[in-house]
Amino acid sequence: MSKPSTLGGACIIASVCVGAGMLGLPSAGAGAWTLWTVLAISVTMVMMTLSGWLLLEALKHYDFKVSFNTITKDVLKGKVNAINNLSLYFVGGILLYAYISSSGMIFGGVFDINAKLASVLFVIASSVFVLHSTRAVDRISVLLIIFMAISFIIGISGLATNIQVPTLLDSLDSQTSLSPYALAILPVALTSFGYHHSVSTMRDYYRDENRAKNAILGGTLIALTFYVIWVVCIFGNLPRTQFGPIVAAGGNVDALMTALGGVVNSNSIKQALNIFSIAAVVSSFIGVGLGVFDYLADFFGFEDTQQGRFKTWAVTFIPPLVFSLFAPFGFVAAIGLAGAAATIWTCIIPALLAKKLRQRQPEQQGFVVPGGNITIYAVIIFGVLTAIFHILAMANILPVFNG
Ligand SMILES: N[C@@H](Cc1ccccc1)C(=O)O
Repeated sequence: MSKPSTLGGACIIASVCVGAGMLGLPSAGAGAWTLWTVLAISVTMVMMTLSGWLLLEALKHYDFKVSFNTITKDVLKGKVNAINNLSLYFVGGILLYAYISSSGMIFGGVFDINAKLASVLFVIASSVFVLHSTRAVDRISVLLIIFMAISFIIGISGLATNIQVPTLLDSLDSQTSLSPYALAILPVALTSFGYHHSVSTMRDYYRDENRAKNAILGGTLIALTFYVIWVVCIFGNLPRTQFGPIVAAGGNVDALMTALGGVVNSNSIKQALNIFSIAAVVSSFIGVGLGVFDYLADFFGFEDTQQGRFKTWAVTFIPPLVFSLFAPFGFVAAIGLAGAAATIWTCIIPALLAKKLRQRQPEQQGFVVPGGNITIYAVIIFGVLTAIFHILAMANILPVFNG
C-alpha cells in the first residue's frame, strides 16, 4: 500500500477545523476589526497547533490504536477523564444546537416557512445520513465539500474584487479603540481551530509522529489561510458600523448573509455565499453529529442494530433540537461557549498529559514538542485565559461590541 500523503492528512484536519467557528468569526471579530482579529486568530492557530502536538507527543508512549479517552484515563485517572468526556460531549451538543438553530433560520428564509418547523425538518433530513451509516456520511461529506469549495471560490472572489481598503481598515472611524475587543474573539477562534479528537486518528493513519505533526501543522495552516481570506473579504465589504443588526441577531449566519447581500450587487455571488453557508452548516452538522453519535453509542452501550442505532440517534439529536426550539440563543454566544468548554480537552488536558509523561519518562525518545516546559505552560495559560475571557464577556465585563 502506498504511504498516505501529508497533504491528505492536512486536508482532513482542515476540514475538521472549518465549520461553525469560521462562520462565527466575522461577528465575533467585528468589535476588534481586521488587524486585531487576524492577530487573535493567528495566535490561536499557533497555540492550538502546539496543543495538538503535545497530545501527539503524549500518545507516542502508547499503541497506535489508543484514543484520547484511554490515555487520559491512564495518565490523569478517572475523575479528570470524566471531566474530559463531559466537556467533549458538551462541545458536541452545543455545536449541534448552534447548527440546528442557524439552519432553521437559513432554511426558514429560503423556503419561507417558520424557523422552528425548518429546524425540525432539517434535523430529520440531515441526521438520516448519520442514522444510516458512517459510509453514508462519508459519501455525502465529499459532495458537500465539493459544493463548499466551488461556492467559496465564487463567493469569495466576488467579495475580494470589491474590497474597500478604508472599510477594511476602518480608517473612517479611527476614534474608537479596537484592541479591547480582541480578547472576546479568542473563544470563537479556539472553536474554529478545534480538531483534537482527530489527533490519534492522524497518528494511526501515518504510524509516524513526525509525519502526523506535519499534517496537523499543514491542516491548521490551511484553516488559518481560509479564515484570514474570509475575514478580510467580509470586513473589506461590510463596514464595521453595519455589524449592529448582525450582532443584535446573535451573529446568526442568516443575518450575516442578509447584510452581505445588501452590499454585493451580483446575484450569483449572493447565491454562492448562501450555498457556501448552507453547505458549511450541513457538513459540520453531519460531521459533529457522527462524532457525538459514536461517542454516545459507546457510552450507553447501544448496539449497532437498527433499533440500537435509532436509540443512539434519539439521544444524539433530540436534546439539542429541543433546546434550540425552546431556548434559542445567539449563534456566536453558543460558539463562544463551545470554545470555553473545548479549551479543557483541546488545550489544558493535552498539556497536562505531555507534562506528566515527560516526568514519568525523563529521557525522551522520538517526537518531542520544542520549547520545553515553556510550551506546556503557554498552552495551559492560553487555554485558561480563553475560558476566563468568555466568562468575562458573558458577564459584560469585557467590552462587547453592539454595532
Ligand atoms: N472546529 C470545529 C468545531 C470543533 C471544535 C472542537 C473540536 C472539534 C471541532 C468548527 O469550527 O466547526
